[in-house]
Amino acid sequence: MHNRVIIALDFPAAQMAEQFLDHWRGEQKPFIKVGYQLFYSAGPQWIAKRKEEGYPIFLDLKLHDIPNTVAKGIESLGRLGIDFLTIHASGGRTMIEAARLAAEATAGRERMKLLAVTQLTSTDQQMLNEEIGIPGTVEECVSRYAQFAQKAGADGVICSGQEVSRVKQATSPSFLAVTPGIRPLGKDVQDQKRVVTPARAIRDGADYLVVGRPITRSADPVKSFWAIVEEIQQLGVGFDE
Ligand SMILES: O=C(O)c1cc(=O)[nH]c(=O)n1[C@@H]1O[C@H](COP(=O)(O)O)[C@@H](O)[C@H]1O
Repeated sequence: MHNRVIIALDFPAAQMAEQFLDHWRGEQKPFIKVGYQLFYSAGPQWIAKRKEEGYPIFLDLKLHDIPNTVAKGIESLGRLGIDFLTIHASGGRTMIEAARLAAEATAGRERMKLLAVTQLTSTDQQMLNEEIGIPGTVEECVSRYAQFAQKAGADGVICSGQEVSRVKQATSPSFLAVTPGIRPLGKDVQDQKRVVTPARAIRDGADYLVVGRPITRSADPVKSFWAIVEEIQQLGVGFDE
C-alpha cells in the first residue's frame, strides 16, 4: 500500500534530494517522482542510480511537442528503467501514439507506463474557460482527454481527485488515475486549485496519489508520509501489490 503514495521530490539539486531520502534509511524505499527541476540539475544518471538502488521512479517531464520529437525524447529515456512518464494529453492523439510506440521500442523487461496530463490541478473552472479557452466543465474536459488518451495508447492519466470517478467511468477500471493536488485535512493548498484529501481520492478510485510539499516540507517527512498511507489503509480498498 505504501507504494500508492508517490513522493514528489521537488528539490533543486541532487544533494538535497539525497538528504531527504536519507530519512528513509532502513525503511522500505518509497515511490519517488522526479520532476524537471531535479532532472535538469541532477541528470539522467542520477535517476538510473536511484533505480538500481530499488526506488520505483516516476519521471515527470510532461512531454508536449510534435510526435517525432516526443518519440525521440522517450527513446533517449528508455535505458533509465523508469516506471512512469508524463506526457501532455493536449499534444493530441498522434503524439500519444508515437509516445507509446517509442516506449514499446525501448522497453527492457518492463515497459514504462505513459500517463497523460489532462488539466493541471492548478487550473480551475474559470481559468479553463477564460484563459485556456476550453468551454464546458473541468470534469467534462478531463474525461474527454482521458478517453482519447486511452484510445491513443496511454496507460493512464494525471487528473485531480475531483475527476477521478468520472475518468474511471469514461475509460475502464484498469486505466490508471494518478492524482496530485492531494492535501490532508488542514494543510495549506498553496498553488493548487483542485485539491482533495488522500482518503477521498482513493475512495473515488485513484490508483496512486502524488504528494509533494505536505511531505517534503514537513518537520517529520516519514511521519507525514505514513500518516497519509494510514489514512488510505483505513479505507480497506484492495490493491494488487
Ligand atoms: O504531473 C504531475 O505530477 C502534476 C500534475 C498536476 O496536474 N498537478 C501537479 O501538482 N503535478 C505535480 O505534483 C506535485 C504536487 O506537489 P505538491 O503540491 O507539493 O503536493 C508537483 O510535483 C507537481 O509538479
